[in-house]
Amino acid sequence: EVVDHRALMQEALQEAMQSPPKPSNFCVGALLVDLETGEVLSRGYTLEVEGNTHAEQCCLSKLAQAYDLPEERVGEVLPPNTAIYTTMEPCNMRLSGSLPCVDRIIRTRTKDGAAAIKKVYLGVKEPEKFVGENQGRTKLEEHGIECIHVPGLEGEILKVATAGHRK
Ligand SMILES: Nc1nc(=O)c(N)c(NC[C@H](O)[C@H](O)[C@H](O)COP(=O)(O)O)[nH]1
Ligand SMILES: [Zn+2]
Repeated sequence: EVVDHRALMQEALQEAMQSPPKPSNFCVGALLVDLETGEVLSRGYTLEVEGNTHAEQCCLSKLAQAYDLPEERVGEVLPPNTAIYTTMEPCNMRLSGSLPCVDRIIRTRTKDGAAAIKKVYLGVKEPEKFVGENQGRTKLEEHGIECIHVPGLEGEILKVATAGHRK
């Protein structure tokens, strides 16, 4: 296989480490990857883009910005076999009420209307600290988007994710 999932998840963790720790969210890192070539198309971490932004959201909006497109049209510039690697599974509900990343991923479509992001590689499930159990993976699978757990980095990912939380 062209891509090394563990190495890419490690790169996503490197992104998460750049996120400013806060008690009200998790520090997460994400990458958009062309699975045909292994090329990293975009990277992001929680709060990187101004506002109360999530890592996955930053990946999408930064790439859209590079093409002068709104985030919801970024699928038009994604290769057909794109994956998102995120250290924590995409949110399905946000206490702030902002659009969850599961919905952002699902709405990302190519020009012919197909899902642009075919796979979601995740490092850990979302801890039930802010919202109940995250049912996002079911919703993604219902939309034909495969969710795959990349094992091995759980400890480090959670340590970084909760850096801003009271011990
Ligand atoms: N996958 C993921 N990527 C992120 O970048 C991030 N911060 C979270 N965090 C999930 C958590 O459920 C929400 O951070 C809280 O529900 C608070 O919601 P806001 O973030 O303020 O909208 N999850
Ligand atoms: Zn999110």
